[in-house]
Amino acid sequence: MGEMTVPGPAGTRWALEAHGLGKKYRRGWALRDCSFRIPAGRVCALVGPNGAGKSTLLSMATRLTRPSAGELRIFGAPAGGRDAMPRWAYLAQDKPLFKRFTVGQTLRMGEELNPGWDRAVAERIVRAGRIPPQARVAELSGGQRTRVAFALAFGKRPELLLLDEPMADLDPVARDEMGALLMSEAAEHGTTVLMSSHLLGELEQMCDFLLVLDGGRIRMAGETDELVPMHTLVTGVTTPEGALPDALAAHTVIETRTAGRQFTALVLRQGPLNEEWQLTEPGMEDVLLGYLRSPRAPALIAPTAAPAHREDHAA
Ligand SMILES: Nc1ncnc2c1ncn2[C@@H]1O[C@H](COP(=O)(O)OP(=O)(O)OP(=O)(O)O)[C@@H](O)[C@H]1O
Repeated sequence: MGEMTVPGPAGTRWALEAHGLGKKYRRGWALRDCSFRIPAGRVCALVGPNGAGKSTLLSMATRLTRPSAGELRIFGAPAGGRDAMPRWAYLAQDKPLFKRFTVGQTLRMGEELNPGWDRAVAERIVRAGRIPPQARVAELSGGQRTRVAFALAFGKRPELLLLDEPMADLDPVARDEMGALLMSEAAEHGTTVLMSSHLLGELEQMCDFLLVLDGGRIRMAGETDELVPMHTLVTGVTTPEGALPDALAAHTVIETRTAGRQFTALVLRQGPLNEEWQLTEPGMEDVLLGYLRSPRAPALIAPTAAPAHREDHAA
């Protein structure tokens, strides 16, 4: 499916495009043969278990890590190149800030380093958290520090914002606030966001595009609205021997559970479903969990996320 050559909707710009992208460390491949694309303006969830390759992908976008194979492009320009550089901002997991700087000095540094700096946006984000500009970064709480890091990232006015577990160290209220801030800033400026997280419920509220990695490979990619409705949660009765009914084999069964004579299955539909079964529409979290719990289920790459062949790409 990764070889599909379905053209994107007319006028679509691709914020991120990977062709055969791979990264090999001494112990083996952290990311292997990844081909996908993310249209501009989406808020994309980057999901996968520990060690799946999420941080490796983000660090290749920022050229902190060089690919061992394939290529990665940001708005058509090679990642790490001069053309791509001003277009993205990266918020690393540990949100590195100079601890001895005040908040005001931190924002001034952002202004000096970035020609397209949007002072109003950066100051608004800090002000909304009631963080005094004269406070030192070292004195801030984790949530306040994250807010300042967000202000730095948004002040750059990036077209692509890369976030590595941005909410991990925040309390629930601060997470909620940061999520709302992220959504409103991204919507206002049409920013594309690629955000890694393990908080599936939160991603469900924020994201309209999915990129799922496992074992360094792509498990799922595409629009949430395209991928999730392809699935159904089926509940029914097993055979007297406790086996799943044969009719289920007409579909791609992602995950099954049985309790007594009852089974529940997450299926990728391949046609009409048996009307004797109880059918429920799954949410994004149900689908993600189903795939993550079933590493053998086939990868699902929706047409929007399947990159064009290199010839098309070069054209
Ligand atoms: N600098 C490195 N040197 C060697 N191996 C590395 C390095 N960075 C990552 N790896 C390995 O690459 C694989 C992918 O790691 P990565 O950090 O990208 O995963 P992740 O999906 O971000 O995980 P997590 O959810 O735990 O943050 C892991 O097996 C990891 O051990």
